[in-house]
Amino acid sequence: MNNYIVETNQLSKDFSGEVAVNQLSIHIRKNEIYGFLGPNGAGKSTAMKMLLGLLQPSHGSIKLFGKTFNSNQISLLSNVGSLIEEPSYYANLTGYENLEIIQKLLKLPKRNIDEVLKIVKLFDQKDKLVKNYSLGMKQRLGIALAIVKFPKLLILDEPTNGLDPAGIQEIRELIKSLPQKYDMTIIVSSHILSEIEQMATTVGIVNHGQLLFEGHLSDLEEDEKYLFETSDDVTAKRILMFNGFNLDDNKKLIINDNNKDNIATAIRLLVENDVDIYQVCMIRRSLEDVFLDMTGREGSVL
Ligand SMILES: Nc1ncnc2c1ncn2[C@@H]1O[C@H](COP(=O)(O)OP(=O)(O)OP(=O)(O)O)[C@@H](O)[C@H]1O
Repeated sequence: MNNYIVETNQLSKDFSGEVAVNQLSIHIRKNEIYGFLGPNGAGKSTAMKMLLGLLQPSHGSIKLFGKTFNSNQISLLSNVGSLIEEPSYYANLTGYENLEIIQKLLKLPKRNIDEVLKIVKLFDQKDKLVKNYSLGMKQRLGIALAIVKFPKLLILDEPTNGLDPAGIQEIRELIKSLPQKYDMTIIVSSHILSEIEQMATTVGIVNHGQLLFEGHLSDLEEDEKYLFETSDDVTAKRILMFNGFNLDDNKKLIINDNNKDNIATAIRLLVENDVDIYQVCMIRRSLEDVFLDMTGREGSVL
């Protein structure tokens, strides 16, 4: 039996016939930080809203904590915290008072307020009015509001959007500290590969509503290849192919092999056949290139 905290099966959503999420099947294990990665408009927010019961799926199903989630199963959401788009708070109240409203509403222990204020590093600013908070502090308060009930599943939609590099790092470190310390599973969306790379244990890459990849980012990293520049690439390719080398389907001469002995053999073969070698260099597509080739280069920010 699997122990997925979130599992969707062919989850789909269309708005007046326009598909926003297309047969999405994702699998999120306990205590993972699952990075939901994709360019703007890929369908991340729509998928997250369906996980929270804020949008009704057009097709497909959702399981939360191993149980089918639908409109009759709203009780499952008592274990889910979320921050979707802008955090909602009362600007004319203090950080503490904002948290107190939720604490009273959900009948949580009062000590949770101080605890989350310390987790998000707002304890010293708890008596300041939220309208006087910086953007980063407001975002941290948004996370505090999402975790004040210490949910088992936390859903964060682009939590670092609009923050400066220091603010981004603070939120990232905060998110990374939660699963082990507080037994949480986290889904965090972003359109920025490097951010997800530094935070997530597993990623789901989406574009045009479809899941293109699910797994570890390291699985997307490519092996090295060797680019040759010779006096006669056509003859060189013929010789190498005849001798069983795996060449890239490319105008340039690229050997798809990262074994140094094999590359030495290729060099010897070409020299023995009177092909001059001007240059041999190792090449590898970066993770950014792999991601951009998957999702399309327009509109992406890395
Ligand atoms: N309520 C809605 N009505 C109509 N179309 C919508 C609605 N919500 C989202 N969409 C469309 O669904 C698609 C996916 O949008 P969504 O916000 O889920 O993407 P996203 O990956 O979260 O991107 P972003 O980071 O820009 O929010 C987009 O084409 C968007 O215009």
